[in-house]
Amino acid sequence: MGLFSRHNDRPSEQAVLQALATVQEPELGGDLVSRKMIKNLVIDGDTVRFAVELTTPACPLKDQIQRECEEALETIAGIPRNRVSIEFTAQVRPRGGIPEQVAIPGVNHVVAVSAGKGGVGKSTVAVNLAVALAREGAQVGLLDADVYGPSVPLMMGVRSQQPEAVSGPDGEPRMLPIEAHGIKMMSIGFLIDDRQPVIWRGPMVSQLLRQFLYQVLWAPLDYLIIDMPPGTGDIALTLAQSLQNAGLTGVVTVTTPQQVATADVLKSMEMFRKVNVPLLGIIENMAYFIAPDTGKRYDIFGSGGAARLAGQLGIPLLGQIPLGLSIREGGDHGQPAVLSNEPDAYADVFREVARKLAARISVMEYA
Ligand SMILES: Nc1ncnc2c1ncn2[C@@H]1O[C@H](COP(=O)(O)OP(=O)(O)OP(=O)(O)O)[C@@H](O)[C@H]1O
Repeated sequence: MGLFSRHNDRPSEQAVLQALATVQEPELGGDLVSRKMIKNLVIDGDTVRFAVELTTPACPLKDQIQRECEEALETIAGIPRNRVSIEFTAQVRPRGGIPEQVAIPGVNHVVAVSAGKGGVGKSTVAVNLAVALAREGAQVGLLDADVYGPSVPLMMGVRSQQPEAVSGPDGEPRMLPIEAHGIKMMSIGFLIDDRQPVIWRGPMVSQLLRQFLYQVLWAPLDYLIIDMPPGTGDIALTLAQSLQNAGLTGVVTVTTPQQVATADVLKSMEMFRKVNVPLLGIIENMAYFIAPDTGKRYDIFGSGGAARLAGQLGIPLLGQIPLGLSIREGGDHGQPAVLSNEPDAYADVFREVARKLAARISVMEYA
């Protein structure tokens, strides 16, 4: 049987699907048709329209998939590129694949961002990742659990806001998250006076975290990013354990090149491993500096350490973020660097890291 209907050169649905069945999902394996990723196929005269349903809107391989679909349709089904219209949609599958089993109803993935020590840029990375994922089209929340220095309100430009108490769908009291830059947020900083020193003990923090996880109207979310307190002390451990109970998808560790070889980073990873939290990857922050006048790269704090550590642990290095004035200024002014609409190397790095992280989560759920 020919690939085209007999009476005109209108392609048949079968021909289109045969061609698309030769296109592999680059990361998950299997072809697009048997993975049921082709949706809403319409043959309209000599034009073929369909959607490719991805596993995350932040898929790093959209361009590759588009190119390979167009190539297959052209070479196998004889449909020229200008007659093909592809739309990308996404359906993030909940952790474990079963919506009823996620610990926070309507929240598909909870991802912790941790660091072995303070000051490595953990909050900066958490904020930019959250905003990058939202800009890719994901529904994102950001929970600032860093009791030692809640910096999310400042970095997101919502410092003076107070969350509103409302009645939830079950009539119980709930908190409305604060919204900015397309994401929902909750922070310890919204509830305490940041000029007053607060002495937290593990049980108080885990109770507050439970309230933040279960009594904030987060849903629906694809990703809830948690900015963890740094280190491996009592509070970080208690939080890691209660997050594990809340169905944590995994943890990302932020390190700097100087920190990477220190015991703190390994201890922090070990802590998560002990409570059975998957390590999603390492992000190296302040990895290098590009001189704005000459464009020359300087590895101020050395290089290669994070890649080595990732190799030793068998987890991916999700990215290397340079030192950048706009990153620091963006943090201070509530305008995360990744929001830049201008061509911006710093924003691009954060976008790439966010896509890699989303892909890693997809691979965990779908492969
Ligand atoms: N890549 C970067 N380039 C320039 N400045 C950065 C970068 N990353 C972080 N900073 C700056 O470093 C300072 C510390 O960053 P941040 O608050 O994110 O660290 P942290 O690890 O969350 O610290 P803590 O755990 O103490 O809260 C901030 O002023 C931030 O703007």
